[in-house]
Amino acid sequence: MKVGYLGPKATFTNIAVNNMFPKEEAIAFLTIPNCLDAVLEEKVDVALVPVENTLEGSVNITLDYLIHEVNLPIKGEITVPIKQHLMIHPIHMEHFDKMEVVYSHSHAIAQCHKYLHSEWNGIRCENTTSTAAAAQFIKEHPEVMGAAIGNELTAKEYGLTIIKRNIHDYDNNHTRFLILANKRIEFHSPSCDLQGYKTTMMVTLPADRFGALHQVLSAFAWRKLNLVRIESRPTKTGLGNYYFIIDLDRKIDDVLIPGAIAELEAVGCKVQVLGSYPAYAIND
Ligand SMILES: O=C(O)C(=O)Cc1ccccc1
Repeated sequence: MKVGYLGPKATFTNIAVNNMFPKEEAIAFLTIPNCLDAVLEEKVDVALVPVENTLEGSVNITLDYLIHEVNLPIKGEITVPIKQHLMIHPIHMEHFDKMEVVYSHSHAIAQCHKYLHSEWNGIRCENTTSTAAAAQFIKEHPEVMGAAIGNELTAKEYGLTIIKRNIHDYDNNHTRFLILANKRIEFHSPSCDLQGYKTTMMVTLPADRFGALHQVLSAFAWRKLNLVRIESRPTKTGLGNYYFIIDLDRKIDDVLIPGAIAELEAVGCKVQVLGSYPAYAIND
């Protein structure tokens, strides 16, 4: 099986793939949309992409691409602990305090805001397509007085020297990755534990009706269906128009969830189930 992931080699997404699909062929793509397109174009069987981080929240491009561009069911999720390190090209070790710019994925930079503010106040931050893309850039441009933020595997892969470990601002830093595919996926990973099941749905409210969101929530509440996440994203049709992405902490069944969906549709909502799937986490 071929697994597409947000690359290049040694991203956090690559770590998620190594844990979830240790025996499969991993194929790197430069962007999240490229990973998802690759499934539709049958270049890969499955894609792994980041969707949510403890410190920074949703990865909007993942949600938006799934909502607006590709119709791909969610087959699973994997949660990965995230530790961010500051790394430089080894030729700059003698004068690492002269760094002028920090490169990384926007989420990685956001996870280290407090550290950058206090230790590198005012330093220029440049976004890259991934943490490993930042490290690769630093490796290939020794003339740049720059540092990258990324994980330990990244530092090894690109031959960079870590000058400060664990620079993420809060300890409980985790990222959830979605596993998307058009076919049935088997999971048997010794390094991941099954945490439970989830059902994700996208709900569009009827236009401009008072209490509509309350009606949505009450359809779940009186059935004792537990929402573990609710996220809004613009429909892109006008200011104030949003989709709600809702995660429930259980598998889809024949009665309760279909009942809630029927109730939502009866009050004028549109509902699309994006997936009902197992949730894994890397075991500690
Ligand atoms: O850039 C990476 O390494 C990714 O896999 C995306 C990401 C960025 C920051 C935290 C978690 C995942």
